[in-house]
Amino acid sequence: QVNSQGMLCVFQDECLGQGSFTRVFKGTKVDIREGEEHRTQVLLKVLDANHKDYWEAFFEASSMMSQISHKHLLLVYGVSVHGAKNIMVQELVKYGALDLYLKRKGSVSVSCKLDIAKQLALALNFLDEKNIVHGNICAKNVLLAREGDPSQETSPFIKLSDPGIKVSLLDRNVILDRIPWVGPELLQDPPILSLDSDKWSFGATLWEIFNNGETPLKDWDLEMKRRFYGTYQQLEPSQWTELADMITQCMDYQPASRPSCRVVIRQLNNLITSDYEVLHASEAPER
Ligand SMILES: N#Cc1ccc(Nc2nc(N)cc(-n3cnc(CCO)c3)n2)cc1
Repeated sequence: QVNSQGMLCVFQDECLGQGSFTRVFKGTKVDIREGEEHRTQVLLKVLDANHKDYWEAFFEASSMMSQISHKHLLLVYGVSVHGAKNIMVQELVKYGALDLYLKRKGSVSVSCKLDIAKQLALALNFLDEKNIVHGNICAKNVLLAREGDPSQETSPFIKLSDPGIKVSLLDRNVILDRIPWVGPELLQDPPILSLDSDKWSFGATLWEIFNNGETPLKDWDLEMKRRFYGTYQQLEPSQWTELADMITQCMDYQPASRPSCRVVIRQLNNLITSDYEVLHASEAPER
Protein backbone atom coordinates (compact mmCIF):
# COMPACT_ATOMS: atom_id res chain seq x y z
CA GLN A 1 0.00 0.00 0.00
CA VAL A 2 1.03 3.63 -0.39
CA ASN A 3 0.47 6.04 2.49
CA SER A 4 0.64 9.83 2.81
CA GLN A 5 4.45 9.89 2.91
CA GLY A 6 4.47 7.90 -0.31
CA MET A 7 5.66 4.88 1.63
CA LEU A 8 4.99 1.72 -0.31
CA CYS A 9 4.91 -1.54 1.62
CA VAL A 10 4.77 -5.02 0.26
CA PHE A 11 3.68 -7.94 2.43
CA GLN A 12 6.07 -10.81 2.34
CA ASP A 13 5.96 -13.82 4.58
CA GLU A 14 3.97 -15.68 7.14
CA CYS A 15 2.94 -14.23 10.48
CA LEU A 16 6.01 -13.93 12.75
CA GLY A 17 4.27 -13.47 16.06
CA GLN A 18 1.54 -11.55 17.74
CA GLY A 19 0.83 -8.87 20.32
CA SER A 20 -2.44 -8.42 22.23
CA PHE A 21 -4.46 -7.18 19.23
CA THR A 22 -1.87 -7.34 16.48
CA ARG A 23 -0.04 -9.77 14.25
CA VAL A 24 3.42 -9.17 12.85
CA PHE A 25 4.72 -9.98 9.38
CA LYS A 26 8.00 -9.49 7.57
CA GLY A 27 7.65 -7.07 4.69
CA THR A 28 9.53 -4.76 2.35
CA LYS A 29 9.34 -0.98 2.27
CA VAL A 30 9.96 0.56 -1.14
CA ASP A 31 11.06 4.20 -1.20
CA ILE A 32 11.52 6.06 -4.43
CA ARG A 33 14.32 8.63 -4.00
CA GLU A 34 15.81 10.60 -6.91
CA GLY A 35 13.91 8.31 -9.22
CA GLU A 36 15.67 5.31 -7.65
CA GLU A 37 13.92 2.46 -5.89
CA HIS A 38 15.21 1.68 -2.36
CA ARG A 39 13.98 -1.56 -0.73
CA THR A 40 14.22 -2.04 3.04
CA GLN A 41 13.20 -5.11 4.99
CA VAL A 42 10.60 -4.06 7.56
CA LEU A 43 8.32 -5.49 10.21
CA LEU A 44 4.63 -4.89 9.59
CA LYS A 45 2.52 -4.82 12.75
CA VAL A 46 -1.14 -5.19 11.71
CA LEU A 47 -4.02 -4.29 14.03
CA ASP A 48 -6.55 -7.14 14.12
CA ALA A 49 -9.61 -6.26 12.03
CA ASN A 50 -11.92 -7.15 14.94
CA HIS A 51 -10.20 -4.46 17.07
CA LYS A 52 -10.53 -1.62 14.56
CA ASP A 53 -11.92 0.67 17.27
CA TYR A 54 -8.43 0.65 18.82
CA TRP A 55 -6.98 2.28 15.73
CA GLU A 56 -6.49 5.70 17.43
CA ALA A 57 -4.59 4.09 20.32
CA PHE A 58 -2.64 2.01 17.80
CA PHE A 59 -1.77 5.20 15.91
CA GLU A 60 -0.85 6.97 19.18
CA ALA A 61 1.58 4.17 20.13
CA SER A 62 3.24 4.47 16.75
CA SER A 63 3.47 8.27 16.80
CA MET A 64 4.87 8.18 20.37
CA MET A 65 7.70 5.99 19.09
CA SER A 66 8.31 7.98 15.93
CA GLN A 67 8.51 11.30 17.85
CA ILE A 68 11.51 10.25 19.93
CA SER A 69 14.71 8.57 18.89
CA HIS A 70 17.23 6.68 21.01
CA LYS A 71 19.62 3.87 20.19
CA HIS A 72 17.66 1.43 22.39
CA LEU A 73 14.21 2.43 21.08
CA LEU A 74 12.69 0.72 18.06
CA LEU A 75 12.62 2.82 14.87
CA VAL A 76 9.05 3.22 13.63
CA TYR A 77 8.82 4.41 10.00
CA GLY A 78 5.14 5.29 10.17
CA VAL A 79 1.62 3.97 9.90
CA SER A 80 0.14 2.83 6.64
CA VAL A 81 -3.68 2.96 6.68
CA HIS A 82 -5.04 1.03 3.77
CA GLY A 83 -8.71 0.17 3.55
CA ALA A 84 -9.64 -1.62 6.75
CA LYS A 85 -6.02 -2.37 7.66
CA ASN A 86 -4.01 -0.32 10.17
CA ILE A 87 -0.35 -1.17 9.72
CA MET A 88 2.61 0.07 11.76
CA VAL A 89 5.82 -0.12 9.76
CA GLN A 90 8.84 -0.80 11.98
CA GLU A 91 12.50 -1.54 11.46
CA LEU A 92 13.00 -5.31 11.29
CA VAL A 93 15.14 -6.17 14.32
CA LYS A 94 17.35 -9.12 13.38
CA TYR A 95 16.75 -11.64 16.18
CA GLY A 96 13.18 -10.73 17.14
CA ALA A 97 11.51 -10.83 20.54
CA LEU A 98 13.78 -11.51 23.52
CA ASP A 99 11.47 -13.97 25.34
CA LEU A 100 11.46 -16.34 22.36
CA TYR A 101 15.21 -15.88 21.85
CA LEU A 102 15.99 -16.75 25.50
CA LYS A 103 13.64 -19.77 25.39
CA ARG A 104 15.31 -21.03 22.20
CA LYS A 105 18.88 -20.23 23.23
CA GLY A 106 18.57 -21.37 26.86
CA SER A 107 22.28 -20.70 27.52
CA VAL A 108 22.74 -16.91 27.38
CA SER A 109 25.58 -15.92 29.75
CA VAL A 110 24.95 -13.90 32.92
CA SER A 111 27.14 -11.09 31.58
CA CYS A 112 24.95 -10.91 28.42
CA LYS A 113 21.80 -10.90 30.53
CA LEU A 114 23.19 -8.08 32.70
CA ASP A 115 24.14 -6.15 29.55
CA ILE A 116 20.60 -6.53 28.16
CA ALA A 117 19.09 -5.49 31.52
CA LYS A 118 21.31 -2.39 31.62
CA GLN A 119 20.36 -1.37 28.05
CA LEU A 120 16.68 -1.75 28.93
CA ALA A 121 17.25 0.41 32.04
CA LEU A 122 18.93 3.05 29.83
CA ALA A 123 15.91 3.06 27.48
CA LEU A 124 13.58 3.42 30.48
CA ASN A 125 15.73 6.21 31.91
CA PHE A 126 15.51 8.06 28.57
CA LEU A 127 11.69 7.79 28.58
CA ASP A 128 11.58 8.72 32.28
CA GLU A 129 13.57 11.91 31.63
CA LYS A 130 11.06 12.81 28.89
CA ASN A 131 8.20 11.96 31.26
CA ILE A 132 6.94 9.36 28.76
CA VAL A 133 5.24 6.24 30.16
CA HIS A 134 5.75 3.13 28.04
CA GLY A 135 3.16 0.96 29.78
CA ASN A 136 4.08 -2.43 28.33
CA ILE A 137 7.61 -3.35 29.38
CA CYS A 138 8.11 -7.12 29.06
CA ALA A 139 10.62 -9.47 27.42
CA LYS A 140 8.29 -9.91 24.43
CA ASN A 141 8.65 -6.17 23.75
CA VAL A 142 12.45 -6.21 24.02
CA LEU A 143 13.89 -6.94 20.58
CA LEU A 144 17.38 -8.35 20.00
CA ALA A 145 19.33 -6.51 17.28
CA ARG A 146 22.66 -8.22 17.96
CA GLU A 147 23.56 -11.45 19.76
CA GLY A 148 26.13 -11.37 22.54
CA ASP A 149 29.01 -13.74 22.03
CA PRO A 150 31.40 -13.76 25.01
CA SER A 151 33.97 -15.79 23.05
CA GLN A 152 33.99 -13.08 20.37
CA GLU A 153 33.79 -10.39 23.09
CA THR A 154 30.71 -8.95 21.32
CA SER A 155 27.88 -7.72 23.49
CA PRO A 156 24.17 -8.01 22.73
CA PHE A 157 22.16 -4.99 21.57
CA ILE A 158 18.45 -4.50 22.29
CA LYS A 159 15.65 -2.20 21.09
CA LEU A 160 12.55 -1.54 23.16
CA SER A 161 9.43 -2.08 21.03
CA ASP A 162 6.31 0.10 20.88
CA PRO A 163 3.88 -0.33 23.80
CA GLY A 164 0.91 -1.32 21.61
CA ILE A 165 -2.55 -0.23 22.74
CA LYS A 166 -2.30 1.92 25.90
CA VAL A 167 -2.81 -0.45 28.85
CA SER A 168 -5.33 1.84 30.63
CA LEU A 169 -7.67 1.57 27.60
CA LEU A 170 -7.79 -2.22 27.78
CA ASP A 171 -10.56 -4.32 29.30
CA ARG A 172 -10.04 -5.34 32.91
CA ASN A 173 -9.54 -8.99 31.94
CA VAL A 174 -6.78 -8.06 29.50
CA ILE A 175 -5.09 -6.04 32.26
CA LEU A 176 -5.53 -8.95 34.70
CA ASP A 177 -3.93 -11.29 32.18
CA ARG A 178 -0.87 -9.00 32.14
CA ILE A 179 -0.16 -9.87 35.78
CA PRO A 180 2.72 -9.95 36.84
CA TRP A 181 4.02 -7.33 34.37
CA VAL A 182 1.35 -4.70 35.02
CA GLY A 183 1.73 -2.53 38.16
CA PRO A 184 -0.89 -3.37 40.85
CA GLU A 185 -1.99 0.31 40.82
CA LEU A 186 -3.42 -0.32 37.32
CA LEU A 187 -6.02 -2.66 38.78
CA GLN A 188 -7.38 0.05 41.05
CA ASP A 189 -10.35 2.11 40.01
CA PRO A 190 -9.48 4.35 38.23
CA PRO A 191 -6.27 2.71 36.96
CA ILE A 192 -3.21 4.88 37.67
CA LEU A 193 -0.66 4.64 34.83
CA SER A 194 2.57 6.40 35.83
CA LEU A 195 6.33 6.27 35.26
CA ASP A 196 6.46 4.11 38.40
CA SER A 197 4.38 1.43 36.62
CA ASP A 198 7.23 0.97 34.14
CA LYS A 199 9.58 0.24 37.05
CA TRP A 200 7.34 -2.58 38.27
CA SER A 201 7.23 -4.04 34.75
CA PHE A 202 11.03 -3.71 34.52
CA GLY A 203 11.26 -5.94 37.63
CA ALA A 204 9.06 -8.60 36.04
CA THR A 205 11.13 -8.37 32.84
CA LEU A 206 14.37 -8.81 34.85
CA TRP A 207 12.81 -12.01 36.23
CA GLU A 208 12.10 -13.25 32.67
CA ILE A 209 15.65 -12.43 31.51
CA PHE A 210 17.28 -14.33 34.38
CA ASN A 211 14.86 -17.25 34.04
CA ASN A 212 15.78 -17.82 30.37
CA GLY A 213 12.56 -16.32 29.01
CA GLU A 214 10.28 -18.47 31.18
CA THR A 215 6.76 -16.96 31.37
CA PRO A 216 6.07 -15.95 35.00
CA LEU A 217 2.75 -17.30 36.44
CA LYS A 218 2.36 -19.29 33.19
CA ASP A 219 -1.13 -20.86 32.78
CA TRP A 220 -2.41 -19.15 35.97
CA ASP A 221 -6.08 -18.23 35.47
CA LEU A 222 -7.35 -14.67 36.03
CA GLU A 223 -8.73 -15.44 39.50
CA MET A 224 -5.35 -16.85 40.65
CA LYS A 225 -3.55 -13.88 39.09
CA ARG A 226 -5.85 -11.42 40.85
CA ARG A 227 -5.10 -13.17 44.14
CA PHE A 228 -1.34 -12.95 43.46
CA TYR A 229 -1.67 -9.16 43.82
CA GLY A 230 -4.48 -9.35 46.39
CA THR A 231 -2.17 -11.18 48.80
CA TYR A 232 0.95 -9.08 47.93
CA GLN A 233 2.90 -12.04 46.53
CA GLN A 234 6.31 -11.82 44.84
CA LEU A 235 7.81 -13.89 41.98
CA GLU A 236 10.09 -16.84 42.82
CA PRO A 237 13.32 -15.17 44.07
CA SER A 238 16.62 -15.78 42.29
CA GLN A 239 19.43 -17.58 44.16
CA TRP A 240 21.52 -14.48 43.42
CA THR A 241 20.45 -12.37 46.40
CA GLU A 242 21.47 -8.98 44.95
CA LEU A 243 19.42 -9.71 41.80
CA ALA A 244 16.45 -10.98 43.82
CA ASP A 245 16.60 -7.81 45.96
CA MET A 246 16.59 -5.57 42.86
CA ILE A 247 13.57 -7.39 41.42
CA THR A 248 11.69 -7.12 44.72
CA GLN A 249 12.57 -3.41 45.06
CA CYS A 250 11.23 -2.73 41.51
CA MET A 251 8.12 -4.82 42.24
CA ASP A 252 7.24 -2.85 45.37
CA TYR A 253 3.46 -2.64 45.85
CA GLN A 254 4.01 1.03 46.81
CA PRO A 255 4.73 2.80 43.47
CA ALA A 256 6.61 5.67 45.17
CA SER A 257 8.96 3.20 46.94
CA ARG A 258 10.29 1.74 43.67
CA PRO A 259 13.90 2.74 42.85
CA SER A 260 14.58 5.49 40.30
CA CYS A 261 16.10 4.53 36.93
CA ARG A 262 19.42 5.99 38.07
CA VAL A 263 19.47 3.79 41.16
CA VAL A 264 18.59 0.73 39.02
CA ILE A 265 21.41 1.53 36.56
CA ARG A 266 23.87 1.96 39.45
CA GLN A 267 22.77 -1.35 41.02
CA LEU A 268 23.10 -3.13 37.66
CA ASN A 269 26.63 -1.70 37.31
CA ASN A 270 27.44 -3.19 40.72
CA LEU A 271 26.11 -6.59 39.63
CA ILE A 272 28.13 -6.35 36.40
CA THR A 273 31.29 -5.60 38.39
CA SER A 274 30.67 -8.37 40.93
CA ASP A 275 29.85 -10.81 38.10
CA TYR A 276 33.07 -9.78 36.33
CA GLU A 277 35.09 -10.34 39.53
CA VAL A 278 33.55 -13.79 40.09
CA LEU A 279 34.10 -14.64 36.43
CA HIS A 280 37.76 -13.63 36.50
CA ALA A 281 38.53 -14.53 40.13
CA SER A 282 40.28 -17.68 38.90
CA GLU A 283 42.67 -15.53 36.84
CA ALA A 284 43.50 -13.30 39.82
CA PRO A 285 47.29 -13.39 40.46
CA GLU A 286 48.25 -15.36 43.61
CA ARG A 287 48.36 -12.82 46.46
N1 LIG B 1 12.44 -15.87 13.08
C1 LIG B 1 12.39 -14.70 13.26
C2 LIG B 1 12.29 -13.30 13.47
C3 LIG B 1 11.12 -12.74 13.99
C4 LIG B 1 11.02 -11.36 14.20
C5 LIG B 1 12.11 -10.54 13.87
N2 LIG B 1 12.09 -9.16 14.03
C6 LIG B 1 11.18 -8.36 14.66
N3 LIG B 1 11.31 -7.02 14.50
C7 LIG B 1 10.39 -6.21 15.11
N4 LIG B 1 10.48 -4.86 14.93
C8 LIG B 1 9.36 -6.74 15.89
C9 LIG B 1 9.30 -8.14 16.01
N5 LIG B 1 8.31 -8.77 16.76
C10 LIG B 1 8.26 -10.12 16.99
N6 LIG B 1 7.18 -10.38 17.74
C11 LIG B 1 6.54 -9.22 17.96
C12 LIG B 1 5.24 -9.10 18.71
C13 LIG B 1 5.51 -8.87 20.19
O1 LIG B 1 6.05 -7.61 20.37
C14 LIG B 1 7.25 -8.19 17.39
N7 LIG B 1 10.22 -8.94 15.40
C15 LIG B 1 13.28 -11.12 13.37
C16 LIG B 1 13.37 -12.48 13.17
